[in-house]
Amino acid sequence: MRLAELDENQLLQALSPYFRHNQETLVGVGDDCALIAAPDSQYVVSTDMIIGEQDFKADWSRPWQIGRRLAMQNLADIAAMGARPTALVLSLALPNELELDWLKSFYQGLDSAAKQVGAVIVGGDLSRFHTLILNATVMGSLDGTNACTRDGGEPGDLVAVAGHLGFSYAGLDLCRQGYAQDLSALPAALRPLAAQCRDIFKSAEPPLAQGPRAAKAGAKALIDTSDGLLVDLTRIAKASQVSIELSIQALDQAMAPLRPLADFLGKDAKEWVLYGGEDHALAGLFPPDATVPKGFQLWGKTLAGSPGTITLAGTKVASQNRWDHFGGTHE
Ligand SMILES: Nc1ncnc2c1ncn2[C@@H]1O[C@H](COP(=O)(O)OP(=O)(O)O)[C@@H](O)[C@H]1O
Ligand SMILES: Cc1ncc(C[n+]2csc(CCOP(=O)(O)OP(=O)(O)O)c2C)c(N)n1
Ligand SMILES: [Mg+2]
Repeated sequence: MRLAELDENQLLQALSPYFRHNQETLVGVGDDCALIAAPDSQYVVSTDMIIGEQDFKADWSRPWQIGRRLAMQNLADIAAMGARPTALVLSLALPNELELDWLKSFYQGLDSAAKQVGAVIVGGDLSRFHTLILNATVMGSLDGTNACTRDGGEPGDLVAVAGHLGFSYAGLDLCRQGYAQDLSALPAALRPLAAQCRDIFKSAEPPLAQGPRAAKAGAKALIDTSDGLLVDLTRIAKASQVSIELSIQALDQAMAPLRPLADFLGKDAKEWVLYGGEDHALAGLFPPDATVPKGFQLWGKTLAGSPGTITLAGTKVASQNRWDHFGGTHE
C-alpha cells in the first residue's frame, strides 16, 4: 500500500508498534506535546537531518538501515556530551508513492537503535514532498554528571578515540564502486571487512555507551566524528584553545585493518581514517593521569600551541572539511 492511500491518522496507527514508553515518558505520542521527565533539571538536545540522494540513497540502503543511521547519528551527538539518550521526535517529508512497508521498516530501524540505549520515539510530524527529508531530534539525560562540552581541554591532556575510523567512508567508496549490494566480485578474503564497512556506512554503529563512560572517567571534552577525525579534532582543539599532536603509531594502527580493502579499491586508507565522515566515533580529551575507558585508543596529546592546529609526528596536517554542505569541497 502506498502512503497516498492513507491519511495521517491511519499512518500513525500503522506506526504505533514503534511508539514505546520508557521511564522518562510521562506522555508519549498522541497529545500536543510529549512530556518527558528530566530529573537533573537540565537535559541535552540535538537535531540532525538526512536528505535522499545527498546523505543516503534509497537504492543502496534498506529502509531499516536508513532509519537506524538517522537515529544513530543523532544518538551519537548525545553520547558526545557524555549523556544517555532518552527520547526522539521525528519530522519526515515523504513522497506519496512511498510504500507503507518502507516506512514501517524505516521505523523498525529507528527503534532498533533507540532500544539499544533505552530511548523511545515520543512524537513527530509528517508531511508530503517529492524527496525524502528525514529529521530527528533527540534528548538525553546527564544522570547527574557534568556535560562534556568541546571547550574543557587544556594543554597536556590525552587525546583518545573510541569507535571505527574510516570504515564509513570505505563503505561509501564500496557503494560508489558498485558494491552496494553484492560483494561476490570481491576477493573472498576481503568480503567480511567490506560487509562491515558497508554496514557501518549504511546504518552507523557509534560507540554510544562510551559517552557516559568517558564522562565518568573524567573526560574534559568530547566530540563525535561526523565530518571526519581531523575536522572534528580541530573543532575540539579550537574550543579548548589547544593544539593537538597525533601519533603515527595510532594512525598506522587505525589504517592497518582497512589497508587491504583500500589497496584493492585504489583508495588511500589514510584518507579514509583522517577525513572520512559519518563514523561517529567519540574523540575525547582526558586529564594526563586518567585511565581512559576500555575501547578508547590513545591518539596523542594536547599542547599549548596555536589553537586548533593538528600535527602528526610534528608536521602540521590540513583539516579541510570534505562534507561542508555550504561552500566546502563537498563531493
Ligand atoms: N539551523 C540552525 N539553527 C540553529 N543552530 C544550528 C543550526 N544548524 C546547526 N546549528 C548548531 O550549530 C552547531 C554545529 O552544528 P553541526 O555542525 O550540525 O553539529 P554536529 O556535527 O554535532 O551535528 C550545533 O550546536 C548546532 O545545534
Ligand atoms: C549518497 C551519499 N553520498 C555521500 C555521503 C557522505 N556524507 C554526506 S554528509 C556527510 C558528513 C556529515 O553530514 P552533516 O550533515 O554535516 O552532519 P553533522 O555534521 O551535522 O552531524 C558525509 C560523510 C553519504 N552519506 N551518502
Ligand atoms: Mg548537524
